[in-house]
Order: sequence, then structure tokens, then C-alpha cells
Amino acid sequence: MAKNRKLLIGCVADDFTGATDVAGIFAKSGMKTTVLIDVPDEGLEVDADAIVVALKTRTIDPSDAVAQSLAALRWLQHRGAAKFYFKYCSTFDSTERGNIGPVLDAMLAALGSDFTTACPAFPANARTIYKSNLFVGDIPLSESGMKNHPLTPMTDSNLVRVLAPQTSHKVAGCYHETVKQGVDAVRAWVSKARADGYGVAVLDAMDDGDLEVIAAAFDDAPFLTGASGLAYGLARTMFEGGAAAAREPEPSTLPGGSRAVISGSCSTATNGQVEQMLQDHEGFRIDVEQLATGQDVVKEALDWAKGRLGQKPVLFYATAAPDQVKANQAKFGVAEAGTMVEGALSKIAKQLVDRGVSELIVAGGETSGAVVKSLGINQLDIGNEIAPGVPWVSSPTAAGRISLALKSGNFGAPDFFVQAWDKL
Ligand SMILES: Nc1ncnc2c1ncn2[C@@H]1O[C@H](COP(=O)(O)OP(=O)(O)OP(=O)(O)O)[C@@H](O)[C@H]1O
Ligand SMILES: O=C(O)[C@@H](O)C(=O)CO
Repeated sequence: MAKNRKLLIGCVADDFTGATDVAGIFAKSGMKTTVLIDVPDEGLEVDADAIVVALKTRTIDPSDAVAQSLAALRWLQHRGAAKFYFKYCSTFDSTERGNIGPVLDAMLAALGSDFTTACPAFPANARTIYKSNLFVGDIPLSESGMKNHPLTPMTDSNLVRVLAPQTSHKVAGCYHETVKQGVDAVRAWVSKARADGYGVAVLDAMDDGDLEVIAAAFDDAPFLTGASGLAYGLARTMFEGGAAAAREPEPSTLPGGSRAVISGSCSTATNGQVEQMLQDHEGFRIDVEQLATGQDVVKEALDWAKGRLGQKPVLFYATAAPDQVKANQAKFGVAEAGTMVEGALSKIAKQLVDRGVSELIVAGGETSGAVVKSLGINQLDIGNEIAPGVPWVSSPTAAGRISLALKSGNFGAPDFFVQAWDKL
């Protein structure tokens, strides 16, 4: 495709649900936005205002995460992006080893800059930051369901403390009393922080107005990091017309395809969504113990699906309560349990699409990564928003155009799996 517009934002996302989340925000702001899966081929040309490269780097080895992120950054730099963004989770999913800090450090250095943001606030989904502490709704991060996350349990709400061991830069907190004074106050605070040798600012943000202030205060910085809230602020400062100029969403599948939900997320929200769906829909539960003993769970699931696929969605889920997840992890190992589940769910998804499922909801970032890769998808067009942070997306596959909703673990109302289809 011929390129005829200037690329405004080049974004690297550390997981696939996060990628469609932030892409949906750019698209809603009126930007023509495309998600590319993995580091794109050198010769690929994309005509877009914003490009999001979706990586699956959140929980891999930090050096691999850095290498992939830098490769994605280089590709975006070659396209001449005016501004670069590193999108991670609005619950700051990471461990002491990373990968937020190492990727932030590497991208900042590659762009020749010495100061950036670390601002995962996403008020539309009730993620706010106050005195550097991240809140999920009314609850501090470390008391939220994130304390039980299978791969990145978050046990400290203070983001300065969480980020410090991950980055080589000194991290400072810019409090709300500064942000609420506006752009000049934030700029003055940043100048002082830089002079004092700091390289990263965790900025308080309680609402979208705060995020617009922060984005405007950093308008001369080449590189920002955060979740979709700051991306919204960035889009507002960079794209004239904002939401009023919103484009028509990309076309999705024709109505009438078979529907399925694949859920590998074990978050509080997803547990509730699975429970609600099972009240009047059929579901097949993936048992980790059975996977571990070599039982052909994938075949059993597909046999079960025969005669059940149609307009009424069916559910395939490994979603379990925290004590069950912990028991599986203690028995089989954290990574091994995750890999077994992701392997089974992605094989099921591929077979379902081959059998005519063309509308698919996938819950969980790691799970979505595994499913999208198994479907061989490399580009996603953004469609209608289902809930804050979750748009329908669509892509051509060998089996025809498929619509997907990649739902972040913690996003969506309890009836998400039942109601999302109305937004197609
Ligand atoms: N019953 C289970 N026992 C152990 N691990 C499981 C079980 N079910 C799912 N998992 C694994 O837990 C991990 C869940 O991560 P995933 O990113 O898919 O969801 P999430 O963290 O809730 O979503 P997000 O990253 O969007 O917030 C996956 O690796 C999945 O395979
Ligand atoms: O920011 C979020 O919470 C999500 O987009 C996400 O990254 C979940 O994996």
C-alpha cells in the first residue's frame, strides 16, 4: 500500500491485548491506526497516523524483550514517526527483573533522550495514580486481584518503588498537587528533576484532564511510556480535531459467523465474566492436570464443540480461582502451567477458525498472544469499541476475514462475553 501520510505515533506494546487497547484509543481520537503483530518485515508499507507494534514481551527474558522492542523501534524510526510510545499494562505488570524498566531504558537510550514518563493511569478503566500509588478502582494495586496474578503478581502499589529496581535511571514521583497546576508547573518540575539527575517520572493522574496536561508538558519529548490513558493525552495533543474527527471504524466480518470465547485469563474480572456466561451458555473447561498427564484435551474440546458451534457463542476456558491457579503452579511450575494452557487454547482456537468460527473473543494478554500467533495473523484493523480498552479488531486469515476481541484480563463488565457481539 502506498504511504501518503506522516506517521505521528509509533508505539511498541508489550502484549497483544494492550496493543489493541491502545490502538482503539488512537483510533477513537480520529487517527487512522493499525496494529502489526511482531516486528514487521523491513519492506512493509503502512498508511497510518499511528502504528502499534504488538509484541509478547511482558514476561519473557528481559534481554529478549529489549532486543525485540529495539527492533520494533528501529522499524518505526525508519517510517519517520514523530513520537514514540511504549505501552505496558495499566496495572504496571512487571517483576523485579522487568520488563518495563529494561525496555524503557533501552528505548530511551536508542532515541538519544534522558528523561521520560512512567504513567500507567487509565481513568476510563478506573486506574488512577495518587502520590505515586496506583489504584484499581478504590483499591490500592497491591490489594487488588493483581496480587494473585499468575505471572506478574503486584504486591506493592508504589510505582516509584516498583520501577526503581528495574531501571538504571533515578525515578521520581510528580504529585497531583503539581499536575493540577497545569502544563507550566509540570514542565518546571521536570526541569528540576532532570537537573537533580532523575531520568523517569511517575506522574499522578486522576482523570483524562491530568493526562492531557502531562502529554502537553512533554510535547517536546520524543518518547513517553504508560498505558492507554497517557496515549489518549498524547493523541489529543498531536491530532487536531480529536474525538470529533473520529473515523468510521474498519469493516468487520459479515454477521452470521460462528462464535466462540477462549479464556485463559484468571483475573477477578474474567472469573466473573466466565461465571456469568456459564449461566446460560455452554462451556468446556481445560484442566491443567489433564494437560500435564498428556491427555488429548484439545481433541476432547473439539469433539465437544461438534454440533454446538453457531450464533450462540460457546466458551473454552482455563480460567480458575486464585487458589486453583496457585496449586497448578506449585505442582507444574508457573511458566510450564502457562505454556501448557496457552498451547491448548491456541490449538483449539486455530481448529475452531478452520471449522468456521469467524467471531472470537479471547481473554488474557498472554492467551491472546498465543491465539493470534497460532492463527498466523500479522495485521489488525480497528473496529467498534466494546468497552473501554477493548475494541473489535479484524483481520484476513486463510479461512476468511475474522473478527476478534482481545480482552485484557481486568477489563470489561461481568456480561462482557455475552454482550460484546452486539457491538460487531
Ligand atoms: N488454571 C490455570 N492454572 C495455571 N495457569 C493458568 C490457568 N489458566 C490460565 N493460566 C495461565 O495464566 C496466564 C494468564 O495470563 P493472561 O495474560 O492470559 O491473562 P491476564 O494476565 O489476566 O490478562 P492481561 O495480561 O490482559 O491482564 C496464562 O499464561 C495462562 O496460560
Ligand atoms: O493497560 C491494560 O490494562 C491492558 O491494555 C493490558 O495491557 C492488559 O494486558
